[in-house]
Amino acid sequence: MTVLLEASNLSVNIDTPRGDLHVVEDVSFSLGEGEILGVVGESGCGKSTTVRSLIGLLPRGGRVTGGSALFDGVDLFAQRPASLRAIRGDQIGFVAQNPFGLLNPVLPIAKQFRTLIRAHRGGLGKAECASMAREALLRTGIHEPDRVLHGYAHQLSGGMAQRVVIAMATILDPRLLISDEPTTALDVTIQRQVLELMRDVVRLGNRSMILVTHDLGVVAQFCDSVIVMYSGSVVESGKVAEVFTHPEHPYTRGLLASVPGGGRGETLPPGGPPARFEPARGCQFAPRCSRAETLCSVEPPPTVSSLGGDRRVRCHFVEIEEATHGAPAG
Ligand SMILES: Nc1ncnc2c1ncn2[C@@H]1O[C@H](COP(=O)(O)OP(=O)(O)OP(=O)(O)O)[C@@H](O)[C@H]1O
Repeated sequence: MTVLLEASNLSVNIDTPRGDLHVVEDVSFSLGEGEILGVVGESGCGKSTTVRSLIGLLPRGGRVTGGSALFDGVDLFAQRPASLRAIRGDQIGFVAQNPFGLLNPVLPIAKQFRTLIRAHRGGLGKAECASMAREALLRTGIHEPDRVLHGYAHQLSGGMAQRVVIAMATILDPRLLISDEPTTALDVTIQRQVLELMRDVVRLGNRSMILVTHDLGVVAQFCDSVIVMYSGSVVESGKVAEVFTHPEHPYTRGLLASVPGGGRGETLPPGGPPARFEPARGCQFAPRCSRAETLCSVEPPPTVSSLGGDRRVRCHFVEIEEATHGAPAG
C-alpha cells in the first residue's frame, strides 16, 4: 500500500497558565492510500491535538515541538501558514465535532461554498460554484440543496450542519479527510448515517481518512487500522482485526473489556490519562496497570513491533509473535 501520510515522533505542547503542558509526545503512525485509520483513547489523551497539529489547527498556545508529518512527501510542519491553508481544504479536508464551529453564522451557505472553492480553484463563476456545491450536498444526502444553500447555519439541525461540513470538506476531492469526533454532538439516530456517509465518500474515491472517536465499535466497523493513545503517546497500533482480537497492551485490553461484550481481561481502574507538565519518564499507564513493576515508572517502555512493523506495542512486558524490538518511538 502506498503511504500517504507518515507522522514521525510528533510532539505537541500547549502553553497554559500553569506551565507548558506536554500533550502529545513522540507519536508515530502511517496512513496508506485508501485506508481508514481510527484514533482511540479516553478523553484527554491527546487525540484531537494530534490530528489538529497536522493541519495547523492547534488551540491558542499550542505548538509542535518535534517530529515530522510527511503528506505525500511534503512535511506539513515545515509549511508556512499560507501553504498549509492551501493544502487544507484542497488536499486535506477537516470535519470537527461541532459543525457550527466550522460554519460562518453570518454568511449564506452558498457564499461559504463559493469562498472555499475560489480559494483553491480561482476563476470559477458563481453558477459553477453553486452547481459544485449542489452536487456535493446531494452526495451527502441533502435532497433540497438549494434551500440549504440560500439559508444560514442557524437554520440547520446538527445533522444537516454536519452534512454541509462534510460536503465542504470533500467538495474538492481531498486525498485525506480528517474527522475529529464527527458524530459526538449528533443524535444517536443519525450518528451512524453520518459515519456511513463519510466512509462511502472516502471509499468511493479511494481516499484516506483519520477518524478520531471514543467509540471502539465505530473503529471495528469503519476502520482498517487503529492507534490507541494514552496520555499523549501511542501505546498500541496495528490492523483493527489484529488489535481488537489480540490486544497486547494492558491499556488496550482494559479499553476493550470496558465495552459491553468487549471481551476478556480486567476493565480499566478509575482515573484517566494524567496531565503532564514534564516530559514522560516511565510508562504513563503504570499507575493504573495491574502488570506494572518498578521498572515501568522509571524507564520509558520500548516499542515492540512485529516483523514488517505493522503491529506496534509500547510496553516493557509485551512480546508480539515474531517480535523484534523496534526503535523506541510511537
Ligand atoms: N487550549 C488548551 N489549554 C489547555 N489544555 C488543553 C487545551 N487543549 C487541550 N488541552 C489539554 O490537552 C490534553 C489533550 O487534549 P485533547 O483534546 O487532544 O484530548 P482528546 O483525547 O482529543 O480528548 P477528547 O476525547 O475529550 O476530545 C488534555 O489534557 C486537555 O485538557
